[in-house]
Amino acid sequence: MAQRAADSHREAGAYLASARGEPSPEEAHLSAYELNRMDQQAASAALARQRLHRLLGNPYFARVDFCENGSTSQTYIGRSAFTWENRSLISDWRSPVAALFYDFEPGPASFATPSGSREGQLTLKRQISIERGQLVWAADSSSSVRDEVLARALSRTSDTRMHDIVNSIQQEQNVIIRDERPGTLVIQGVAGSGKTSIALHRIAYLLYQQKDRLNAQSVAILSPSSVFSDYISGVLPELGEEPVRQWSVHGLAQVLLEGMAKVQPPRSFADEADPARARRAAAKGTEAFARQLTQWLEAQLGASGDGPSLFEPRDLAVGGSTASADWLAQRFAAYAPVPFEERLHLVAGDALALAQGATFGRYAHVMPTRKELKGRLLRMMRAKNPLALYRRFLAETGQSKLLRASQKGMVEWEDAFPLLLCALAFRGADGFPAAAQVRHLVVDEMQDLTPVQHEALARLFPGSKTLLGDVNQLVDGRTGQVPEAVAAHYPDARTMRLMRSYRSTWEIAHLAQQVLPVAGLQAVERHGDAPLIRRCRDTSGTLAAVAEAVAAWQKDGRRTLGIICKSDLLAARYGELLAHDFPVTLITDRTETFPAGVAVTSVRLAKGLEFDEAVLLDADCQQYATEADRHLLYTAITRAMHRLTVLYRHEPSPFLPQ
Ligand SMILES: Nc1ncnc2c1ncn2[C@@H]1O[C@H](COP(=O)(O)OP(=O)(O)OP(=O)(O)O)[C@@H](O)[C@H]1O
Repeated sequence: MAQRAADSHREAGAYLASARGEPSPEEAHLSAYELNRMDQQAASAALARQRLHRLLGNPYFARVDFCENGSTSQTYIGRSAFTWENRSLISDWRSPVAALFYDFEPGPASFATPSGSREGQLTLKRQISIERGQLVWAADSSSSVRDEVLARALSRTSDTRMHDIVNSIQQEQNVIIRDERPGTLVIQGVAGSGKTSIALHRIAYLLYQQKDRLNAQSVAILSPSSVFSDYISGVLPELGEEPVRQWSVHGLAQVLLEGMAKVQPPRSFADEADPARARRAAAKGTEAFARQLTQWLEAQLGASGDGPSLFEPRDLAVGGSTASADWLAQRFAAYAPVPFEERLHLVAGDALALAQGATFGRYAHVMPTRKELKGRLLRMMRAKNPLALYRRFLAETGQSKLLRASQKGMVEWEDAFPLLLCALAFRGADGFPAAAQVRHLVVDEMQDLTPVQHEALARLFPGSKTLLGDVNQLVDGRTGQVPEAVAAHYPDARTMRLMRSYRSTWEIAHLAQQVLPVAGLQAVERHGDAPLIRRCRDTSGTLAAVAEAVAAWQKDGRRTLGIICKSDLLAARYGELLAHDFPVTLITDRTETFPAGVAVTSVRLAKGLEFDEAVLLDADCQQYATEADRHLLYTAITRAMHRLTVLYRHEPSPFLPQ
């Protein structure tokens, strides 16, 4: 069918090209319409073919037998459904019946259907591994088999792309994937608890369950960096879904502020050499700043007309009559709290109607357009654009020093989201088409967003949201946030927690626990080498120790090794030095693809990624000394799956075990 659709499309296209100018306009229009329709048909046939092709290699991974009122039905569960001659042979992992596999052990079980819950007995739960069309193994479920399946999945060599986990989703993860309640779901999970994997499976689940509401264009992921976006980009296609839109937080700010301001790139606090700039950034990262700004903006938008208002009208001549300043002020106040631009549009409409009513059309030839009138009203605003509004806020609250005079419309990174909140006061959420299309937003690494950023996201994306992150992995110098503080920025938010960590061996997870004890954390029982914590005398000693680790990694035939430094600057410096000895890729903010082989990067950019092995450089008492540094060290350690080397000079960081 895919081939047929492609052939007809080619023929129709060739006909249109050869008969250019000859068909009647109606025929040409119809042909173009037909071509478009064929195009869509061909695209969906190609998708179906891809799906079938994938199914052929790996058709299903589980079988469940369900006995209900004495009769037993068998269901095979796969990445997508397969029906032949009207008989369902394989059920999609997202279908209601698949919950039997994820949520139950043999015994009493139930699953939801549109006509109500079906109760019965799960008489068989079989896990099946098929690779390239060949059965590799199969086993009937017991807890030891479950652990075996998980252990196999976790002991694999890492890849430059994240993979789906459909055949080993754990029960506590399944609850989150299948939670369809509206509002915002905030997931706090310890490092390596599968948050990112779950968020992606949840997107696939919601796209499947809410087909009438959501499609790939109406779901977006906000991720910490471009390299992370690339790393996770394969999961949805593996699950048979089209990729969804992805933005980095900086990318989103740039898109939304287009035409208003340019935004400087974010800078890691670990690289900040300018204390004044660091103070400015810190002040804008507080809850107090967010509260002050949102309350001030609400007051401006809600001003009743009695108190001070941003709108300072003067009498306005409108085609032969005059709208008085008092009347304009009263109309402006009547539309509170409509955003300013729309409000001026409404007042302009009122003023025109008033003038037309008063002059009975006699002055039609000099009557201004509504747009012109709106322009004149805008000149009566004390702040005529979002940047001016932001300046005014800072001036009125005695914080003018927080805004550095912008050069060529460029604002500092920390001003981007306060500015967006001010822009929202002008335009409202509908004024940002890129955001308005999104009906479900996923925010990864939520802990890195400041309160102002959360406030802006809550307003820009009024649809449902999934936020995920780990408060212990703060890498911007702040500490001590709780997920409830994040949830408080979103109406209708609920919080869920994941306490089991899957990524790292028990030994690596244990070291992470010693660096930053997390109450209630459970590390999955998968054992490996104890982390190597090693003193190096100087830079050449460090380089030699890295070379040894790289040689061992090569010998083991693993795919990825991450060399993690505290800051971006250090990563760049070490990257240059190490490149003399072996091929390395430096990961920066501009890196678009997650590299195989040896990568050098900062903790900030390694966040969310994972490596077969990790080597931490300069984990000494100077680099990792404060509470904020402790979080950095914890984040760096938890990037390693199978082996970890920690190098330090002089004295080790006080957070490392003696
Ligand atoms: N149920 C599971 N079955 C198999 N692998 C899993 C499962 N859950 C998590 N993993 C694996 O654990 C690793 C960590 O997952 P993921 O990156 O989604 O966690 P995270 O909570 O987002 O991590 P972090 O916050 O530390 O970046 C991945 O390799 C993922 O495939």
